[in-house]
Amino acid sequence: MESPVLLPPVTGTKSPGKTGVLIVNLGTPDSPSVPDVRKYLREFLMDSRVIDIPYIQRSFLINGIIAPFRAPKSAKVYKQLWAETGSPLKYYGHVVERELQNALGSEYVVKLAMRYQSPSIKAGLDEFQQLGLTDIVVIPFFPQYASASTGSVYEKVMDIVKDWQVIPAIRFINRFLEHPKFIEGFVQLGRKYLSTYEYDHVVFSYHGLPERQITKGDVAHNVCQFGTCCESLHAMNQHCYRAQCFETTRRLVRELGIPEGKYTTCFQSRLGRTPWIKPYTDDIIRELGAKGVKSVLAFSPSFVADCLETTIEVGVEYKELFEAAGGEHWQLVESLNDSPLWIETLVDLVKTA
Ligand SMILES: C=CC1=C(C)c2cc3[nH]c(cc4nc(cc5[nH]c(cc1n2)c(C)c5CCC(=O)O)C(CCC(=O)O)=C4C)c(C)c3C=C
Ligand SMILES: [Fe+2]
Ligand SMILES: [Fe+2]
Repeated sequence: MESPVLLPPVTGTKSPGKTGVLIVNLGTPDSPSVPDVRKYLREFLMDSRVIDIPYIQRSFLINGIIAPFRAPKSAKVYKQLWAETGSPLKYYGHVVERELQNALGSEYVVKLAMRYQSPSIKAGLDEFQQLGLTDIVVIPFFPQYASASTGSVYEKVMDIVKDWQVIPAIRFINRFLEHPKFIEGFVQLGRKYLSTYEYDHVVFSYHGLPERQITKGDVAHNVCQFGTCCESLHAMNQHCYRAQCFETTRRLVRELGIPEGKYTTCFQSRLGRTPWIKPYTDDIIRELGAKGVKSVLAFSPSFVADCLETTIEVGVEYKELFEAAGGEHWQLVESLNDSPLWIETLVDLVKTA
């Protein structure tokens, strides 16, 4: 009698065969047209992790205000951002997808996905399923954890695979602000500017967040008071997005050798009237101008690719604000995009996941 062929037992989380790597950024409209921007904003802002108010109110806000009024304004700004290669967020996403695939080799299948719009997370996961991959690494492209960004990617992935007969072993990357190569990537980009010009001040502007979203994730209760408590990252506050941003700045200034008093951490892109995490970048810019600061180098280290929030908000709008406040020279440090150290960071994240 023929003896049965036994496969080796699956131990740990790594199953036999190739590993699927899903890299996920936030998303961007398919084009800068008003209907496409409206479609994108609707999907994005109807996410209850992004606008975390009851469904009826959220729906009223999106359909009554954002879709009719904000979408045409945003479309104009997206037209300014749009390159021949389309949205930089998606363009660099595809470049990184290719370069990461080359760096990881044939044992891995790398797919780019966007949390909102295209290419969708479902399309990427469906492809892994068709290829029979049951070992998956998901890397949300957000250096710091927030429920509205990383949390939302986790939720979407789990919502899709929950109906599969064979649920794959999935390893999620929670955050990577501590990764030395991620830090070094921004340091190298920044040095290019710091070595050729003596800036009066350096600004680290992160995407903002409503304060209540941090309070809701404050599992140790009232650890975050939105003040100096966020200036160190430790076991009790490690899920605090604001504290993670201050930690990112600390690591960057240490490597760049920027002295105390010569830099500021602040938060941009607030929406609505509820309090968002402070200090607000626009307030800081006005204060710097009033103090006679003439030149600023601006980093945007909550993003790994150029996008509306970096190129336009920091690179164009904040520059105008700084000049109106008496400043003379405002320089944005571009994002990691397809820089070799960013690809190396991703390789490390996959291999140590
Ligand atoms: C309540 C609103 C928002 C929260 C919370 C929020 C969190 C958040 N967002 C990012 C990353 C990106 N956001 C981008 C654009 C963008 N964000 C919001 C609102 C919230 N974001 C809006 C309304 C927009 C669109 C701008 C407009 O049209 O007016 C982008 C850029 C996308 C692009 O196409 O270039 C990114 C990236 C993070 C990381 C985050 C939580 C920390
Ligand atoms: Fe955002
Ligand atoms: Fe905090």
